[in-house]
Amino acid sequence: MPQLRLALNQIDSTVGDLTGNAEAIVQWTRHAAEQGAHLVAFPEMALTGYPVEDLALRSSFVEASRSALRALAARLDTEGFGELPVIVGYLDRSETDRPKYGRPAGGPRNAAAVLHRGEVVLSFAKHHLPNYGVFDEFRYFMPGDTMPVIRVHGIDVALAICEDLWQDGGRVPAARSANAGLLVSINASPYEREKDDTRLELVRKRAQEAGCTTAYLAMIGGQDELVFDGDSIVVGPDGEVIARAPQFAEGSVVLDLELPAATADAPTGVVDDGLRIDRVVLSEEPLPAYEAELAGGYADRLDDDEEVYSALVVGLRAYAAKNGFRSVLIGLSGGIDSALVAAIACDALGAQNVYGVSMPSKYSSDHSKGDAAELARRTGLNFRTVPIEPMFDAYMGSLGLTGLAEENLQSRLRGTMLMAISNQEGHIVLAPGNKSELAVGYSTLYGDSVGAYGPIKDVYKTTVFRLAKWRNRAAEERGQTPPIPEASITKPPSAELRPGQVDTDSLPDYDVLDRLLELYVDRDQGKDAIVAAGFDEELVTKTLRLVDTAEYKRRQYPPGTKISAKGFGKDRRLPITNRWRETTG
Ligand SMILES: Nc1ncnc2c1ncn2[C@@H]1O[C@H](COP(=O)(O)OP(=O)(O)OC[C@H]2O[C@@H]([n+]3cccc(C(=O)O)c3)[C@H](O)[C@@H]2O)[C@@H](O)[C@H]1O
Ligand SMILES: Nc1ncnc2c1ncn2[C@@H]1O[C@H](COP(=O)(O)OP(=O)(O)OP(=O)(O)O)[C@@H](O)[C@H]1O
Ligand SMILES: NC(=O)CC[C@H](N)C(=O)O
Repeated sequence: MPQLRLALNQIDSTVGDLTGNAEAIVQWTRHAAEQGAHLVAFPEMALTGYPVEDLALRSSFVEASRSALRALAARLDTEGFGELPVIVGYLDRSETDRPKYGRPAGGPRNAAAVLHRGEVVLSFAKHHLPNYGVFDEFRYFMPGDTMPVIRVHGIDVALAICEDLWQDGGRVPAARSANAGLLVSINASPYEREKDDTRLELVRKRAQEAGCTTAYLAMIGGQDELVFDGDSIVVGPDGEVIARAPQFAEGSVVLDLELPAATADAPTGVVDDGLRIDRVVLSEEPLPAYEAELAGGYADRLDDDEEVYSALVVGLRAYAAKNGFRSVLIGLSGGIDSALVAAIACDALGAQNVYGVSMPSKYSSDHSKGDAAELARRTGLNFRTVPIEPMFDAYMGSLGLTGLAEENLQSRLRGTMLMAISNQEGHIVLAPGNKSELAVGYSTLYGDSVGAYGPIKDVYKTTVFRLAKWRNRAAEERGQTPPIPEASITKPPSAELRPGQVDTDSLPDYDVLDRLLELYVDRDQGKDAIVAAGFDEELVTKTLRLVDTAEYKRRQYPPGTKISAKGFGKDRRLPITNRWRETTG
């Protein structure tokens, strides 16, 4: 059987950075050429970054993407890689569609092109558009209606883009109808817990349906709330895994595949789902037989806690770097949330770039102050103490606040202080709220919720504890100092806004709360179903009301890394003004 050396470049892109992304594509193509590759692929929308959101509606950006693609084709040729076919995702527009909803003719397309000998020799658009969860692709893109196939050294290679594999029909059966010897899908699939298992099963199933070896190329990195975890997969036509790339690591999978030769009477015309075969012959001659050198490999999977922790590190690092920040600032209370956020920040940016401030009030316990200092000592982050009492007394003297207003003032003074230091020193502020708190509105607006990024906003409190313990254990195993003080993990969570306050004064135990929230927030179950699942009716009524009335607060919360199938933000969209109550109908 003919052979082909395929290079799958699992790389990061930055949205809007056409020049930087093109440069990365050239460098990784050089690497592939040095490895003797015969076909090179880059992820979905690698040239523009993904997702571009409403940039897709701006014709200046669409045109810039198109001309960057042509320039890239020419540059690859000048650099000496013209003979090497390169598959790259970009933003295109259709030439033919009519004006719609006041938009000009030429709807945007989530597209990919094949670059060869200095030219764009083939272009096609994603056929199945995802329009659920964080995806809004009906809003932006015109679907593709071709079945792209390139013949490389006598092998027919069918091409697809991400969602084309997730939905039934379309390009997968069409690849079989086109008699393809290889199916290459380029992707930008956001991280969610346990999604790697789903993807593996998906690719195995689709390879068998397509009847040919299937290469699934993943993106890496982070974009606002999304993390791309890598995990490119190559599977044989029998569903057997040939190669699997590491998670959360940029790099190239280069592997030799033995693939069936295209036949002289390869099918043409319209196949499944009305897709028209668009075949471009790049090279007919099979390669002379060579000794296969690189046979794939199977990178070990991370366990669940390490995987989630890694996603949080990658998400924060990408947000800071891509927005031009080197350092972050965190209010350190001595509690578990700010301690975990600080540990993530130290891993993402280096402890020398993490700044912590202890801002004790008259209610702060000695052990909290001590725990914050101990965290700083263990991690090596920059630490200072600024008591809030004088400012607090000044406000109280002028306003005479009581109760909740007095409690929240402490949180707001800390928020104001953090933003002042941010303005002065240039660090971005991290908001340490977790998913349990965001769900029930247990945070102070413009207080502890200030910040640029919320690294653990999609992490329930019970998982916060698990991750803290995992991070400490991992340090011990490496012979390092565990970053998080044991006392921050073992003491009862408290906001310390009044004497002796603990979270359980207002909330149920977090293991009960989180299980309940998972049913309501993540699975959209109603009150009756939750009560039927065994929760106390009064508790359900109270909790659902808290969640419903905190929507306004969540909308004002900073963005943060998504790790679940239903993060607050694009995954879960509810009206703020909303009279519907699960508890009363
Ligand atoms: N529908 C709506 N749309 C827009 N704005 C709305 C609104 N409803 C109230 N508001 C505004 O929001 C204000 C109430 O919100 P806010 O000022 O935040 O105050 P609030 O939610 O009443 O109190 C904060 C709660 O969070 C707890 N907390 C605070 C700090 C840290 C922690 C922790 O452990 O992490 C917990 C604290 O113990 C307290 O239970 C109202 O005064 C009003 O201005
Ligand atoms: N004394 C303090 N000094 C500095 N920052 C504080 C202090 N108290 C609270 N904060 C900030 O406000 C956030 C909310 O803390 P709070 O103690 O009210 O509740 P929490 O949600 O249990 O958080 P944590 O587990 O970090 O204590 C903290 O994570 C921290 O960033
Ligand atoms: N970019 C895409 O088409 C992604 C959609 C796909 N279902 C995923 O989550 O991986």
